[in-house]
Amino acid sequence: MIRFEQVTRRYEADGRPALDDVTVEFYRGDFAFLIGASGSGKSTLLRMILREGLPQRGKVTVAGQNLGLMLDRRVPDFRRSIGMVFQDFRLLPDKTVFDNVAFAMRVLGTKRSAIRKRVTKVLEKVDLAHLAKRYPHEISGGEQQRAAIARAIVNDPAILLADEPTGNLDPRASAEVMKVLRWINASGTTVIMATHDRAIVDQADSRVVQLHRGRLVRDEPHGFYDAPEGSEAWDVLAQEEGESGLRAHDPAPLKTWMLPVTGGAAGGVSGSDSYDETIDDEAHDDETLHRDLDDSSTADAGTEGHHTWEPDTQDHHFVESRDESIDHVGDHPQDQVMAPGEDPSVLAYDEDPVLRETAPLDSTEELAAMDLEGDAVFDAPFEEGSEREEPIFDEPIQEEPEQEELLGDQESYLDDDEVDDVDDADVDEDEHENDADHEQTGLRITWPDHLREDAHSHDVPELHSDFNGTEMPDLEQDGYTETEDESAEAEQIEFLSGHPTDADLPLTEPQLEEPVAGEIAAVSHDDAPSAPEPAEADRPQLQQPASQVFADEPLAPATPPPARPRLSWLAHSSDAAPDRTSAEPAEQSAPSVPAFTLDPPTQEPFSPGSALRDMTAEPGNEPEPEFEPEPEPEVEPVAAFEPEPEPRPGLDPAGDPQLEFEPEPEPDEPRPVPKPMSSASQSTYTDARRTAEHLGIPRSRRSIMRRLRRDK
Ligand SMILES: Nc1ncnc2c1ncn2[C@@H]1O[C@H](COP(=O)(O)OP(=O)(O)OP(=O)(O)O)[C@@H](O)[C@H]1O
Repeated sequence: MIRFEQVTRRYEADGRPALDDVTVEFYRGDFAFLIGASGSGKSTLLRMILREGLPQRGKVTVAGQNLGLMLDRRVPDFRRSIGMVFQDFRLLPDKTVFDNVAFAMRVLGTKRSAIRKRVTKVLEKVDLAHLAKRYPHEISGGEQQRAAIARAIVNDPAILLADEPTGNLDPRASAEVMKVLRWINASGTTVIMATHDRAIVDQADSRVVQLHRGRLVRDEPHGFYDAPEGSEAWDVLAQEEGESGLRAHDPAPLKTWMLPVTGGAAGGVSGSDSYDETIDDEAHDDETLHRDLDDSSTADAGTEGHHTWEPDTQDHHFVESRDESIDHVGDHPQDQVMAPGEDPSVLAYDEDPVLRETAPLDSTEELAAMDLEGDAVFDAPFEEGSEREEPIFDEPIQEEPEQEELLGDQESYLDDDEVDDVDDADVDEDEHENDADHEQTGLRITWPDHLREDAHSHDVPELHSDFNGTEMPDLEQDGYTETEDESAEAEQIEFLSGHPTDADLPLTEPQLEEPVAGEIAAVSHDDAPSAPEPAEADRPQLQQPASQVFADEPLAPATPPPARPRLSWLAHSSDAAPDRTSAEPAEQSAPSVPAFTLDPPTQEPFSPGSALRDMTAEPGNEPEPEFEPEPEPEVEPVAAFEPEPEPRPGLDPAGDPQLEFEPEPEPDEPRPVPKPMSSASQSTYTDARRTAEHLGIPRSRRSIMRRLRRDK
């Protein structure tokens, strides 16, 4: 499904490759961990799957598509079949959980009722339905990450990439996120997760792919965080630990997958499909563990705050100093229910008001009372045929009043259905575009068909009003272009993405001198998968996601994990230094660099923005400025704003002297400089565009603005 063939990727022509001759394949239905020290190339690999950056050498193929040969305009469509989750969540801060998840669908122009239905369902799946109306800052980190996952899967992607999704989370939140990722994978989605979390890897019994300095040093179908002793990966881990001064296998962040009984959305319902069965099984296991732990919670409450603990010595990697005064896990028979490596803090869960507060809602009884079965639980709360569909929540989500109504705008004359029709028109447009794309690329996007079914044509009135009632510039008519606000947006985009986006980096051109290797002949679509469409009846929602289109590819062999003892690096390191001869001894012997220095840095620290600027500043690569920037007005008094423009209704609130208004140009005069967006609009727009890019949504600026107006 995803194939890297001898891929080398450099960010800088003379720098060390971020990926160095990597050959690896991920199969449909895989759950693979990507591990390796910081800077080993994990994020680069994930981003290359999204076609964010092309290899200088080698070939990346996803679903039969050679990404090096993919046309830029196909990329958004392609990315829509891939969900992405980041360590820092990247939710839109001024939107509720519901709206964050719904945003992708809104930008795509999905019918409002379909959005409500689908988002509600997905939020139920991640146990967040009860927090749908909260803003990101009003929920915990784990909940934010689950919201981000909900957003990533709302379009039912075939592949989910997760870049250290538990990196900012405590053990309990990590466990919840892992559980969600697990059953997303159980539903057929390929999941590739970059992580540093050894406990999560050790407990997962999943595939482990390890990178070191851009090279692939291990690929085990069922591995632990630690590589088999004596292997190359063992050596490099030892080396990494030596270089960083940290133990890559520090036991401190050991986390647990153990969860309290929450009876999540599907947990209390008798599902017949494997998806819900998976949850049932897990819920049952959790229940067993939880019951046992309840008994021991009092005894172990005293361990709170003590991190010096020694788990089961038989199967553990580390032997920490043992404080006999502490009530250790493993001292009591009932503790034996814990799997090795689990965090004893869970014992105090029921006593901890904060943890209890952040626990997922227990909706088991509520759902059981509905007497529902399987997936029907998600459809039932909507009364089919009723005039307006209401969501499942106890407190129904209050529709914010349509701003257009307040504005007396064209759309205010439309009732709800008509507004939906307006949305549908765009769906229709997109469908045609996408259909055309699919024919050419052989790709099939994963947008669920049931969300498109009512689409039909309709004339779309052009609206030119802001959500606040102020006039919005018609960006395209005004000559507003992508390059115009480049500098204004760059920082926000970099902040949100952590790296330059495809909008900023040339995707089809190799960024360095080395040419893209591989075929550069005419684009062939023959190797694209035939993508047989399963019958609608055979496609239960979410349980059988659109990744079925790759059904012709074999699933990864489900062989049981090989029995082998787990590595005990610390124990070994105390005995003898590991053999590092195979791992670049020259760098090993380099003198250690002090953490801080008063000397001015000789090199600018890396920043994606500066890298981008550097790249674009290369000879022959300078961007063509589309506009001559207007000279800054002198800091002179009043005269700066002469002539005084006529205040326009809605734009000049009480003649606020701090606001600057451009004079209206003469009607027949060409406009040399388009009207700038207000900073608020700019920020909202940038957030929206960023999200749209993440979600692979091909949308024009005007279209996004229209959605935003309607969304408000
Ligand atoms: N946009 C970029 N421009 C230049 N160099 C980059 C860029 N992104 C990453 N690198 C470099 O590429 C190498 C691999 O980085 P990458 O982010 O893939 O590592 P990683 O394994 O994901 O690290 P971490 O665990 O810290 O996220 C590093 O040396 C990094 O400095």
